[in-house]
Amino acid sequence: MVPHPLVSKSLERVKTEQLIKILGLTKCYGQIRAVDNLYLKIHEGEIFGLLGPNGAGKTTTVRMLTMLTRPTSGEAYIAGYEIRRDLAKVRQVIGVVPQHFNLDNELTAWENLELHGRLYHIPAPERNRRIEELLDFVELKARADDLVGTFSGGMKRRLMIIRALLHKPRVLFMDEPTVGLDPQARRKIWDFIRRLNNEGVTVLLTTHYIEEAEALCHRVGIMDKGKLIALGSPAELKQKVGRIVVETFKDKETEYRFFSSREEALGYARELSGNIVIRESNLEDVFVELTGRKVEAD
Ligand SMILES: Nc1ncnc2c1ncn2[C@@H]1O[C@H](COP(=O)(O)OP(=O)(O)OP(=O)(O)O)[C@@H](O)[C@H]1O
Repeated sequence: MVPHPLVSKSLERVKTEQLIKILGLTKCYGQIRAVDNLYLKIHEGEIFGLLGPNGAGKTTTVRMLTMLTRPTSGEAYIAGYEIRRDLAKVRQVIGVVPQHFNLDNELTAWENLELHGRLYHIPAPERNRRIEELLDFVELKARADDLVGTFSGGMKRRLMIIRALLHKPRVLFMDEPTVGLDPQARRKIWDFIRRLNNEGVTVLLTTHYIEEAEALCHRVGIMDKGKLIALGSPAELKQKVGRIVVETFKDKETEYRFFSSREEALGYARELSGNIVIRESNLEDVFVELTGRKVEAD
């Protein structure tokens, strides 16, 4: 089989079962335990989503794994390298797409990528070939020589993604990859994430969009107040609370009842009167059931 240009050589060679191992990772800011004794294993080839409301500890987790902030305690391994000891090795196997825009507006798309390629000491011929390939991958080839300052939000996001892929990382960290984008641009980013995952890149993303976690992620870890409160595929998590929800609106409040089958839900709803909705459950329901609060604030 001809390897796809996005797949790194190391990926072809070995398939590590668990690409990321997080063992008791904790980060304190004064009295705040931003991440509190997190244990988590992420398999090679997964799209894994950390889901939770603002302040849950998702960004801090990614910042620790990408060595932007030091853990207060605990350990984490990426492709067998420890994040506090093997910095250079970890840097080679990870790609990072931060939440906030950090491209240079005064440079062209090509120049932004070239700068990054130089920082990673990618030799010029390979660098040029790869930049071209990646611009093509995210449909930005025609805009290669335009200043990034003229790009839309979605185009900038796409450029940030391929910049992070330039050195062929095995795992891509994306902090809120579609925050602030319109629905169309968001869906386009989802397609690129799926495509690069199909080519073998493992993805760890954070999101507070329920829909994003459900649409994209093979497994989801739900975080709240620094702790992992649920873990599984979206289908497994929904199954746990009950696949079907009956919503009844009474006394100015909506009451939710969960059932494992539509028949059971219908049986229950038949006895009710008034404004009733029967629908499939979603990850928001899982979160509300576990915490009594909502994930999405905006
Ligand atoms: N540099 C910092 N100094 C002090 N407190 C911080 C710092 N970074 C994060 N925190 C606190 O740690 C907690 C977790 O924040 P974090 O940004 O990781 O959450 P999050 O789930 O990523 O939310 P968001 O989507 O808003 O980024 C919050 O209470 C936050 O205020």
